[in-house]
Amino acid sequence: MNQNCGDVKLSHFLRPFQRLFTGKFRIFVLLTVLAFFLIYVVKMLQSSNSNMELAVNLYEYAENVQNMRYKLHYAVVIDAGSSGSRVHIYTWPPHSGDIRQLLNIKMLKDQFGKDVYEKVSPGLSSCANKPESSINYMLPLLNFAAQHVPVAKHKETPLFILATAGMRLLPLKKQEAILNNLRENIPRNFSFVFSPNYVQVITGKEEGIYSWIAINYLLGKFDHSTSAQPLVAINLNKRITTRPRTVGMLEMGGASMQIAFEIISKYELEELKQRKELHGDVKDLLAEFNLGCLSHDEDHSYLLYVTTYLGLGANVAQEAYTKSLVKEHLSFTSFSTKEPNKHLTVSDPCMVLKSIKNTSIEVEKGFTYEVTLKGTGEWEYCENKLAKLINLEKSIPCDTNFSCPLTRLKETIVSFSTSEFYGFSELWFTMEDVLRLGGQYNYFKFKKAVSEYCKTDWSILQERFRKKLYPLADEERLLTECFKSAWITTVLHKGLRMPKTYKNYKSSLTVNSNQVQWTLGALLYRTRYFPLREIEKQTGVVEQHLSHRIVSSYINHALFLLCMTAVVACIVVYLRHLHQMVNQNIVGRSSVSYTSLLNVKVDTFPIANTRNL
Ligand SMILES: Nc1nc2c(ncn2[C@@H]2O[C@H](COP(=O)(O)OP(=O)(O)OP(=O)(O)O)[C@@H](O)[C@H]2O)c(=O)[nH]1
Repeated sequence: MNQNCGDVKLSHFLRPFQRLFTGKFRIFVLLTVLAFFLIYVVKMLQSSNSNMELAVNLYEYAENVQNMRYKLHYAVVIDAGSSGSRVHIYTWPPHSGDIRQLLNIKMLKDQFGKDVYEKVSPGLSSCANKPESSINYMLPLLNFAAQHVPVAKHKETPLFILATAGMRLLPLKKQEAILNNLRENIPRNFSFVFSPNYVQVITGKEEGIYSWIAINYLLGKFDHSTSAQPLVAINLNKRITTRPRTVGMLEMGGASMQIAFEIISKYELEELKQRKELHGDVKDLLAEFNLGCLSHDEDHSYLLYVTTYLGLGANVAQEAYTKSLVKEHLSFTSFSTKEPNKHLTVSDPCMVLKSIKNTSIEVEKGFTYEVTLKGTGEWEYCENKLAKLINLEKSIPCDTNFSCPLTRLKETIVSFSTSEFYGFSELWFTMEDVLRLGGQYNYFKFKKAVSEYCKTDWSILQERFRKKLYPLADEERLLTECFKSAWITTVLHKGLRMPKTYKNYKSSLTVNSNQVQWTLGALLYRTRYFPLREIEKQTGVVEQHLSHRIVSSYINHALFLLCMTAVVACIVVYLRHLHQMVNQNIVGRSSVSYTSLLNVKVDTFPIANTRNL
């Protein structure tokens, strides 16, 4: 009875489909079901794939952020200048992989976007008579760097201490004593990447090259992947290269001054060689280097005219000027220069009206005078005096190599007509701190403003200072502004013969919110082969990544095919089974119909009976 009951149910359920599984519909139905099933499976796999991709992307993003943080490179560069030392921390992400681009090096910024740096004064050269204290002098800067570079990165962060003009002015023995003290003590206390030649007194020429690199780098002049810059044809080798026109650089520190600009044609080079023949070897004034990733990269090879003038920095020049002023004063009095311990009162046109400064001046070796300088605030007269000073070659001493800065200044040939120039350090601070005239330079406007300033009574200026009307300046700056401004205009227009109407010069401190410091150029110069290594490393990583992806995509495809085969096999088996069952049912029914009508009746009665009940 149960068996029959079940049979009746199956037969009842299949009855409407019976025709579908028999006759000419059979194949069509099978294929349709299979097609729907396949579409469903594919859709399901696709959606699971895209979900997986999303998950993978999110994972990769998080991993990239983490990696980027971890992969950031750091470098510490200490500029040990004549007036003070300053630590700069630079950071950069891995190289983009585009060989036309350099590393993207930026000064470390704090959470407010301000440059992270620390300064101590006076300069490192103040340790000359106590070299064993050099490490103590440097400690505040080193500790500052150690705090700001992540500890995990110390072991791969290079530390450079590069000293400039203040140290250059010391005898070699004194320089070495200071440097050796640092070389011995730094590795004992810090785990930065450090080797003895990372502490150096760099040449003025190197300083000039580094500053030139820094400004051109920040202006994007080395980026050959964009076409937004004015281009120029470089015609120095057989192959003419077209690339962005670089700018010239002028920099005046406390003790030295540098100039650097690019030579772009054989004609310019020839002219320079011919003019220089009279004075010596032109090679002294040239620097050729390649900033590119590849050693044969002509597009990033540059030829510079670069020179330095030790002694023409604003502070050292002021000492030389004051000495000449005192000597001149003595020549008009009955005192002999060799009369010791005499107190002198000297009028100074290069000081603000009614300002007073007491100082000691060693007029000749062993003969020092106590001098009271009294400001008369005559800026134009001051400028004339300085023009005379730079014409007297001995008024600023020659360096230990008998290279006289004033002679070099007059020999310098600058093609102002074809270049654009940027001025840094004192060339910026003197324009900006008091007079707020930094940026585009206009000689006549500057002269008017500074003449007014210098003939203002010192007590009035002090009052303005107390009222915070000169927020960028300290009292020392207010006092030295007259001399420094006249010194700058004299060097630019009398020394370098820049036309007073020249319009392509601007003083600068930052470019796109990035400080222009020669330390940045030094880092770029010293890391110029890093991009190549970075690219090699990255190519390795990309290749590994790609091969991993290819392997996993093969595995995915194989799995998909396997699943599909299994699914199709199941469907076929199921359909065959279904088909057999239908056939059996039909055969059963036909045997009932054709063999015994009685069975059919027995088969159908229960339904009728049930219904009747
Ligand atoms: N307002 C202002 N003036 C500065 C700053 N740093 C330096 N100066 C002034 O600029 C002068 C030159 O300083 P730097 O440009 O650091 O030159 P330096 O490294 O000491 O000199 P060199 O060794 O000749 O290169 C100093 O005497 C200061 O008067 C600064 O951050 N702000």
